[in-house]
Amino acid sequence: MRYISTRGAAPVLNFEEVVLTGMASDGGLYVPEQMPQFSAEQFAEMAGLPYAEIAFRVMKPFVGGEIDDTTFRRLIDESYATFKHDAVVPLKQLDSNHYLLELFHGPTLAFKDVALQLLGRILDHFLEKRDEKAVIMGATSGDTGSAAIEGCRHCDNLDIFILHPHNRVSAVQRRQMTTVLDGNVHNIAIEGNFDDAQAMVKASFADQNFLEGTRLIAVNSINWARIMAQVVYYVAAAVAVGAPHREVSFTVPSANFGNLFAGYIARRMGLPVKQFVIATNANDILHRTLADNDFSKHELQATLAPSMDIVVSSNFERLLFEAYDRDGAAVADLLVRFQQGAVEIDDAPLAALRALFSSYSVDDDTIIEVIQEAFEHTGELLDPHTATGYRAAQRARADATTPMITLATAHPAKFEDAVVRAGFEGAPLPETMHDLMTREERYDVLPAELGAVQQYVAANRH
Ligand SMILES: Cc1ncc(COP(=O)(O)O)c(C=O)c1O
Ligand SMILES: N[C@@H](CCOP(=O)(O)O)C(=O)O
Repeated sequence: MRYISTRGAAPVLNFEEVVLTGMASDGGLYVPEQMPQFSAEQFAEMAGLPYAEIAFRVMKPFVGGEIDDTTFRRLIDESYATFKHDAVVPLKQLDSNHYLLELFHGPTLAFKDVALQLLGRILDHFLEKRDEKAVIMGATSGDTGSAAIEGCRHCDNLDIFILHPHNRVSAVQRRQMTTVLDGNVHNIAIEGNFDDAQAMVKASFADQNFLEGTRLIAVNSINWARIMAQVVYYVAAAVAVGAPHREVSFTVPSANFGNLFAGYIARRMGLPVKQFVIATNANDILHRTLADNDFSKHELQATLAPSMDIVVSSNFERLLFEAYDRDGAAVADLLVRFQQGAVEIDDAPLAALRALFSSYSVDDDTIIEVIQEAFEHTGELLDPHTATGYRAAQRARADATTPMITLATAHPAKFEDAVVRAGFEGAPLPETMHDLMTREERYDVLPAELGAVQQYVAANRH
């Protein structure tokens, strides 16, 4: 499998190369040169198979033989053995045609584990084979950080540096990162917001001189392997409710758009998806773009769904690349202008997006209301991110007959603020984390300055 950049001017890479990097050298993101295609029969055969088997079948074409089948199966099996539910990502029926796909049964209680358990093992495999050491830099609004640390901490060939916005992640989220004291794990609290952290990570890919030749790898969803592993649960959930014999729809709490873009890839591979609903919190750039063609940055707001406190949504670029019929030059021009001010999406690509995607934005008061309402009607205690999805599914679904699957992206125990404000005592952490709030923490606070961060990374890697 070959991978090309969304801006059309970077070298074409194979799977191994694309996983061992981050952004493309032209500032774009890598996507498969050709989408693998699955027949209706192939999807039908997946119904009822164990999650790991579906994962192997769905991801194999993206790997293109660069990891032998036996090894790849072992990496998948090991990754999903860390999940606390036999189904890995169980599907719960909420009412006659609305389902909740629980993606939070992994080690750090958010959907990020699904991809990062596997990515950590794939990186380990390739670096071991090459006998090469590398540095990871990642930005987190709260969930990617701990999932990446958990996925990579046992990899001797890696130093992992995670930038989180100081005082803007929940206490549980922070401690899930900062209480991991392994020597190759480095937590940096940035005096800024997630966008500042993500911009510094991206800038570090653009100019890697500060690492004097050491390889830099991404664990954010700019890394293609993150998207690839997330495609699997769309397929698993869809076939569980009757695809390919019937269409299904998905609602996805969204911000950096890696999760929903994986669903889009599943559809491009042949999965019959009728509609995608994008749910946002008050940081509503995705909703404004879809609804009003207002692709402009507003100031980032701190909300009760902090992991979605993101304005510059990385993976929207991958979707624009498809909407612009893979015209890399047009995408590059649009995104350079976006960084400078408001831009409009052209008519044809916007119409193409609107034919498949709907969107809905949910403010903090509504998040509280939804947590209460969903509990009353379904008995489920939703986390604040999933609550945005629950409301968006109610308000923006195209029809009531197509099964709607809302992605539950995190466990409510991670977000005590919202849960308590909704009138609940809080959700208990799993037994493995019973002492999380009293464990020793280690992290450094740095200004949101690229030079300071790069100096720190260069000085602290092994
Ligand atoms: C709990 C949770 N829900 C939703 C999202 C949004 O997902 P994405 O960034 O892939 O759109 C995130 C983080 O990004 C998250 O951590
Ligand atoms: N919500 C994320 C933000 C980073 O997104 P990613 O999917 O690109 O890693 C987080 O919790 O860190």
